[in-house]
Amino acid sequence: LSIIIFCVSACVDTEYSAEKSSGFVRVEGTEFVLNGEPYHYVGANMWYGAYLGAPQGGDRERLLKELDLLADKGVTNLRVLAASEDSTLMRAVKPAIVENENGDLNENLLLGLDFLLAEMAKRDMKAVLYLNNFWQWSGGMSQYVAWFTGNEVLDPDVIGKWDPFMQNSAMFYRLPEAQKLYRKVIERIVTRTNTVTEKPYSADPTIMSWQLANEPRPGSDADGRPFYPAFAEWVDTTAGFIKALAPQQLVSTGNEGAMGTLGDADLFERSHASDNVDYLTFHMWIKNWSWYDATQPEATFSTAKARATDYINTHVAIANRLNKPIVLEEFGVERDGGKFTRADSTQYRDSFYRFVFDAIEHDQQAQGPFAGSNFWAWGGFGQTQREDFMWQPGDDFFGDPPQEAQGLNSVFASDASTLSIINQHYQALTNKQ
Ligand SMILES: O=C1NC[C@H](CO)[C@@H](O)[C@@H]1O
Repeated sequence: LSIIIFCVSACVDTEYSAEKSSGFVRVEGTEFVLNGEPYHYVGANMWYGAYLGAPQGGDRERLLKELDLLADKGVTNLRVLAASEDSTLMRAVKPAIVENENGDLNENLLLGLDFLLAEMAKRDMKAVLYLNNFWQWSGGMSQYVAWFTGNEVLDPDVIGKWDPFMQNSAMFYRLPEAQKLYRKVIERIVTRTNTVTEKPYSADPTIMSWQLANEPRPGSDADGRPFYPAFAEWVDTTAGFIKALAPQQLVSTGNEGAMGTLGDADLFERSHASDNVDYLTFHMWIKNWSWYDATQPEATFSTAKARATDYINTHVAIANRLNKPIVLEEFGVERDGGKFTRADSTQYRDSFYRFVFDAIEHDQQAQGPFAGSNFWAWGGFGQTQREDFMWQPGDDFFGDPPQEAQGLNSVFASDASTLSIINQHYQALTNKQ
């Protein structure tokens, strides 16, 4: 019997190791290392990956088509929402993974995450999974605040103001009950066993990094500075909590860089010096930050690129000082004229993607810390019939979350010029010319 048991376990291991052709991404100084080689990647944001993979209400056939096309273009890293909160926020995605303040989780959506990770593993893709959101489109920190203050949720799409919303979201870091629930949710997701692969998430090399949240900020630029210490403490202790649960995987914050840290690069650097933060993230939004105006491209694109160059250089310098890799894990720009449909051109988007990729390739040639990027965002085969282009429950998912027009920043499967630029970048990064 022991001989039979030995053979069965050996056979299973062989099958398992054969399927697990890719190891864990590790950090060595300013480099990612994968299977002993430097790891550079072009990735995408696909916040809705778990939603597409869900057995109820998902679209697994579409998900497989999306993953095949992305893999074919050399996109090997996907940044995905791994926790959303049920909320009355007008533009929050429904349903949500965290169903209530008791921390009950939506098993159907987690089965979707299982399926997504299993299919990504087959394509040697890596996942960055964020476990909360500073913004309203998935419930996020402001929903936690509503749960544990008993206050009405402060909805930016209702009050039309961002500063009070951001200050309210940032209360999350200072609410012990909210942090207790957040850690309960983190523990349940990070220690989940994938029902498809039967592999514990924390032992799955498909998951490159756990991320504290999407774009966590200390508060509003105007009034958030008094709360910076609580934010920095939260980063360090929460990242440490996750590292203890998943020591083989990386931890990152999901922060935007200086623009997501009260506009202060020094505060970004200080909050990311924690040994529990394995690599740096930054985001770059030339339109959101009013550097670029899609309705006046000739007048604004050059200065936008100059500001983007400064922003990149500032953050690469911080990565060198902290001796950590850095990833531009969100960047994007609208279609020409700020339009939303596949029929609308993408001349300036393509030019901006090429600009970003050139900066990354240049840094790679100089053995710098700029390890990769994830464009925002993959819309693929998503379709909408909404005249206002705004998502409603049951609609297709786009790269644009529900608070934004479906098509705003989405790259579609039919965007051949953009996909060609992405693929050329992949080839340059991996010398597969
Ligand atoms: O994380 C984010 N950053 C910018 C995106 C585009 O505006 C936005 O949809 C998302 O909340």
